[in-house]
Amino acid sequence: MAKVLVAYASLTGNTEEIAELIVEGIRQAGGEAVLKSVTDCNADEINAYEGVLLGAYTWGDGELPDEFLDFYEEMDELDLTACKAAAFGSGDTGYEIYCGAVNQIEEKLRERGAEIVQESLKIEYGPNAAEKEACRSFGRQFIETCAAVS
Ligand SMILES: Cc1cc2nc3c(=O)[nH]c(=O)nc-3n(C[C@H](O)[C@H](O)[C@H](O)COP(=O)(O)O)c2cc1C
Repeated sequence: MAKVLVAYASLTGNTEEIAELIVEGIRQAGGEAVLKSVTDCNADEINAYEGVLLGAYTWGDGELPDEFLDFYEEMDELDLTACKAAAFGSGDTGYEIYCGAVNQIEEKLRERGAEIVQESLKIEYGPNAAEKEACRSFGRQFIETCAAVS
């Protein structure tokens, strides 16, 4: 059974809700998920998992939130070549760089050698009913991919 870390940064709860729904999807597909705020974990914990899903809301002008920065810098020490990964997050299309933090996280995962197995999940504000199902599906799909290749 694939064991996945889902770590996120959320200020007003939207990204947290997305993360919780992704975890539901992982469990529906028979996977094991550990859900953590990035402020409660160190990036080297990723090495204990077969897969990692990292999420954040976007701040400033398309930037990572401050509370993600320590984790992001810690990732520079990691070799993630054995790790499957994808990124997710919440944003607002009214800003010039929609979900820029999600793009930065995906790029960092790629740079550290992780295999990006699915397109990132970007949700405007909190998920509506259809988007809730898309979040669960994102989790299910990730587990199915991990199972197919391991
Ligand atoms: C000061 C400020 C700057 C923001 N900048 C961006 C941005 O550049 N791009 C974007 O997509 N969303 C931006 N947002 C929107 C948030 O990412 C969005 O409200 C998100 O749903 C918050 O997620 P959370 O509930 O997980 O904290 C910004 C919000 C604030 C308050």
